[in-house]
Amino acid sequence: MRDVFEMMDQYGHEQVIFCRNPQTGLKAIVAIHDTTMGPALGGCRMLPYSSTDEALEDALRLSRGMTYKNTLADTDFGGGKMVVIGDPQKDKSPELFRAIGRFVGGLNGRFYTGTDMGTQPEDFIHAARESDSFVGLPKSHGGTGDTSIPTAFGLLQGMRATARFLWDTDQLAGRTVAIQGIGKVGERLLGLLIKEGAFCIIADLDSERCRKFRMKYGDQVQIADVGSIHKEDCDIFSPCARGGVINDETVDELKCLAIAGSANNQLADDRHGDLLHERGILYAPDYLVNAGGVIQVAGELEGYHEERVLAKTRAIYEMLLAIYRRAKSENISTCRAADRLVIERLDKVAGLRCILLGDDHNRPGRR
Ligand SMILES: NC(=O)c1ccc[n+]([C@@H]2O[C@H](COP(=O)([O-])OP(=O)(O)OC[C@H]3O[C@@H](n4cnc5c(N)ncnc54)[C@H](O)[C@@H]3O)[C@@H](O)[C@H]2O)c1
Repeated sequence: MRDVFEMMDQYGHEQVIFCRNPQTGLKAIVAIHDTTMGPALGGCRMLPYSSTDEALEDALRLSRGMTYKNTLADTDFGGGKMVVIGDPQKDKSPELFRAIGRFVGGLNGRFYTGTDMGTQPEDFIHAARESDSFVGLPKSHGGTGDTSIPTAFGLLQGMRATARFLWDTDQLAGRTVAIQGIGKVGERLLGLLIKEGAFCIIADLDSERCRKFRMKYGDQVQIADVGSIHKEDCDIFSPCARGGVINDETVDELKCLAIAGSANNQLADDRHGDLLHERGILYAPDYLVNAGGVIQVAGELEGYHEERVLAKTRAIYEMLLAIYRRAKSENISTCRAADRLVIERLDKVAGLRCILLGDDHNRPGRR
């Protein structure tokens, strides 16, 4: 195992917490990356990681991504993530989530969390019995419901901005979009794109789902192989399944003009963003275009107003256009342009913190 402090320095982390409860089998890591903007906010992922190293690396990378996502999405939250080492099919129990509730509650408002891969809104009903640090609960328990709805809507705004930049139009009618993964987000995105008049190529490990959508939408949908969807000749490739899909192997095989998808950490490494730039493929930074979900759950902590959530999600369009234009004028990759914008915003807000507040403003979303 690498030295934890060295890894924290590499990614720029504030705090890493290891949580263990033998009675429930809980083994979890909370990574708090940066709280300049406010308390850390990010999902709780449960996966059967093959090692603690792998889980830690995932927690560190994902929590840094949350700082970037929350900053560009203009929420008053910093970046954090929780990973639970376990098989979501076998190792879940109400008590496990109550233990999570107690550990997260013990952070006293430094970290808020909710669903991610392997966890469901219903799991957090148990966690929320122990502390009020949880978001994205079912509507029946005070949450705002399925985050894939705003996520897909935000992604569509990103695709419109991409169309504006490349083809001088917001219309996606007649464009071909290849969607990798027709899960919660992919399915909603597909529905939105079909409505727009786009043609969609889809692939999912669950081939039955693909057949279902081909039946539903007819000739506007074509099914591709899971192993080769990224090689499809298309206008936009949309990774909506797992991260790391733009890597040494795939980057030269892409035949798209742009990439815009919901998956987190699509680039295996930042240098793959540079390679896309060299190849003239326009990349919409994942942490910006998939921010609709976090905008919704941040709204739960700030006092939920649907109109505000919609307005912030629509703003993804302008923000992405600004990033595309900056990348072009500075001749850098779009992911580096986005990262620069994040650092500038963080620096500006950090500069405000020297102004002392007269009373306790330490409530969620305000410092
Ligand atoms: N749901 C949200 O609000 C949200 C928000 C931000 C980011 N994301 C990210 O977007 C991605 C999709 O999220 P989701 O909620 O739709 O997840 P999901 O689990 O509902 O769907 C993922 C789909 O991808 C398929 N899949 C897995 N590996 C694949 C592969 N190699 N090729 C093709 N298909 C594959 C799965 O069968 C599944 O249908 C995830 O990476 C998630 O972290 C989701």
